[in-house]
Amino acid sequence: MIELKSVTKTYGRKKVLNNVSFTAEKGRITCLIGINGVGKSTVMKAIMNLTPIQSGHILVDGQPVGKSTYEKVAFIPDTITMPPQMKIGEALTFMKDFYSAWNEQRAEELLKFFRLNRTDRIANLSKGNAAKANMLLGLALDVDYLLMDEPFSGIDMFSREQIADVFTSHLVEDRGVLLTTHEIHDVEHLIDKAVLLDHGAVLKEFDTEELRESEGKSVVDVMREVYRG
Ligand SMILES: Nc1ncnc2c1ncn2[C@@H]1O[C@H](COP(=O)(O)OP(=O)(O)OP(=O)(O)O)[C@@H](O)[C@H]1O
Repeated sequence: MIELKSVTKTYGRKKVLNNVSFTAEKGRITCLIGINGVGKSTVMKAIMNLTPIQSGHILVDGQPVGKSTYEKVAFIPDTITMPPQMKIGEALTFMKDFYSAWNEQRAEELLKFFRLNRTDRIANLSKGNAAKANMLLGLALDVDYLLMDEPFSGIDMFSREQIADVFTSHLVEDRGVLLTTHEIHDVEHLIDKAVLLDHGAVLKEFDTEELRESEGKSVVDVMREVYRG
């Protein structure tokens, strides 16, 4: 489980995360929801220890983020970070050489799943294929938790559907996924848990299925209540 306990983060004098607490469990898809600038990416970066926090704790399977947790979590940012001149095949070789957690078999499977070509240069990929290649680089790592920043942003409907299929496949399996979105319609049918953020604070954390069963409400219904008061 990934646990955030009263996490506070400031950039200069600006408080970006204010006492943020929530959990993301293994085997479940948790979604951080909020409009642009509420702090979703900052949460991801904090979990990866890419940005320091001022107070609070972040634990992965009970361990504070650090050396012992780096092999457990992969971060898939909202844009591909490989050099644009690299071909997809070269990017895969780079990942294999660099990460002991690289799973070559899964990488091959994902290449076929997304219908990507090894010889295509990253710079020449369409937006949708760049997003798929980016996702492949993270999903092919044998880690327990995957953090995905806006995996559906700016992508056409068919590519979105293909990426969505990954979430329900054995390629995600029993891993824990924490993803962010500002567009709930893209992910509503996929997620097990929602965490609503506003101005760096958690407004509500809930199990989507539980809420549907107990109160007959969709994630959008809850968002209307919470954000519109
Ligand atoms: N390096 C930085 N220095 C100063 N302020 C920053 C920095 N990074 C982010 N911020 C500010 O922190 C706030 C939260 O940013 P963050 O990127 O986490 O939001 P977000 O919810 O992910 O937004 P988006 O949906 O646009 O990606 C914003 O007001 C942003 O301007």
